[in-house]
Amino acid sequence: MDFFHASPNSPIPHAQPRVLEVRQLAKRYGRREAVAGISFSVHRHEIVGLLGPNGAGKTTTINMLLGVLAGDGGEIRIDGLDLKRQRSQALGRTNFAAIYAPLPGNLSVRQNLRLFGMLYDVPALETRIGELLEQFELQTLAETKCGLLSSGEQTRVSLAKAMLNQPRLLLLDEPTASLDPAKAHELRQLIRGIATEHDTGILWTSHNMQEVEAVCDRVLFLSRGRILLEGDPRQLPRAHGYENLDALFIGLAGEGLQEARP
Ligand SMILES: Nc1ncnc2c1ncn2[C@@H]1O[C@H](COP(=O)(O)OP(=O)(O)OP(=O)(O)O)[C@@H](O)[C@H]1O
Repeated sequence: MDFFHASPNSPIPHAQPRVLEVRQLAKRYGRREAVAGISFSVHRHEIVGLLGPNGAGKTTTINMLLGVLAGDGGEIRIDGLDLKRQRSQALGRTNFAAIYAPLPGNLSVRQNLRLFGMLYDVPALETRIGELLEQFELQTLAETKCGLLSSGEQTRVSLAKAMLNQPRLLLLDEPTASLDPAKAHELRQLIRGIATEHDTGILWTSHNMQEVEAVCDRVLFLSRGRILLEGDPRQLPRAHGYENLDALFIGLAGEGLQEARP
């Protein structure tokens, strides 16, 4: 099966403007090509899953999109703004939530939202904080220190923080990891709502293929720094002779490993 020729002209799922355009993005660590010249985009109201086995280059890609890691080549445009030349404007339209980036535990929910709101220069900050506390059902926890919250509550606060600046591009790294199935389901609905109701596009990494099938409009399969395959997670498995996304993932990871062998 030929997994290595993802169409460069995959159909655009809808005619919304692009919130993220990545062209020929590359990053090397010594002789290791962690990201090998990838190109993709994310549109408004779209949730795109960035999938791939351990070491595929997902975190390296996200770190370059966040501007915390310099690439060796390529171009990143966020809401039309070049990340290299218009860095602060581009990053002002981006936000991020990940379990490995918890908010300071000694600050209350409100203090954290205030701190990050000031960093993002959010106008009418107290009003915005009030809206977010309501939207993410955090009113009763507003004065509680974040370090005392449950995983599910902390995830909701991280998402509220990530929506402070009403980002055009929202990066979510395994947002439901560590949540029980009921809480994970609630959170997926909440995130789906963000993509539908706001002018936001979401890039979502996850190792949970059922979740990806349920939430993502489109997926990109990354392996050894390259995009192997791209498309609708509900159609891709059958199109390649697999029963579901889990089986396709295992097939792709295997093909990637075979290609890696001398
Ligand atoms: N700072 C670094 N120095 C050297 N090599 C690195 C560094 N960071 C990442 N790598 C290598 O780059 C490759 C891609 O790593 P990356 O963390 O982006 O993968 P990933 O897809 O996020 O994996 P996972 O699913 O395990 O988090 C791996 O081979 C990794 O060992």
